[in-house]
Amino acid sequence: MSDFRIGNGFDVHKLVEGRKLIVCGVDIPYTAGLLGHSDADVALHALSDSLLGASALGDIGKHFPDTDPRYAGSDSRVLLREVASLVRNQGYDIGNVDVTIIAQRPKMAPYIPVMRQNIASDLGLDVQSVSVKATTTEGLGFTGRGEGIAAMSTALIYKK
Ligand SMILES: Nc1ccn([C@@H]2O[C@H](COP(=O)(O)O)[C@@H](O)[C@H]2O)c(=O)n1
Ligand SMILES: C[C@@]1(CO)OP(=O)(O)OP(=O)(O)OC[C@H]1O
Repeated sequence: MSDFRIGNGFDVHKLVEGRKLIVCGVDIPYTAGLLGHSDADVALHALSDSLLGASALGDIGKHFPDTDPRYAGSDSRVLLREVASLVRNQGYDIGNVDVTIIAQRPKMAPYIPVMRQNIASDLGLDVQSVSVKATTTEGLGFTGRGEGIAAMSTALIYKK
């Protein structure tokens, strides 16, 4: 019997003019980008937190504090790879991950294949084990008004 564990992650970043919009490592052309200490890749932050949650290792704010200048402007794919190492150092393998991006605009669908490839590469997974989805909130709430983007993630890890 394997030791299976699951974790969830959630993150929100504000959309502002003059910043790049980076989601799952993809630089998406848009009129605004996400604000943060790092590249503000909201989806990779939710994913990282789900992996850390599954292994009860805290969250990315604990491992990469936003008060630490070393992480200013950091590439969230680098942080995700560090998170994967932390999980594997606890003796776990990563099973599958499922990420949902909550954004009224822009349309994420054209970028989803590359997003899945990026995550699969960073986590050392087959792309079939990586799901990325997007949804609007039908114009409702802060995401619906285009004030920010949210993301949530579930991750499964296991010990053989
Ligand atoms: N930012 C987004 C939001 C949604 N999509 C895709 O559009 C479909 C319809 O979205 P609803 O919120 O109306 O269900 C959804 O299934 C997504 O595939 C998107 O690409 N980018
Ligand atoms: C990623 C980190 C890195 O300093 O900074 P932010 O871009 O501010 O992102 P957040 O989701 O607030 O998580 C905290 C930090 O770990």
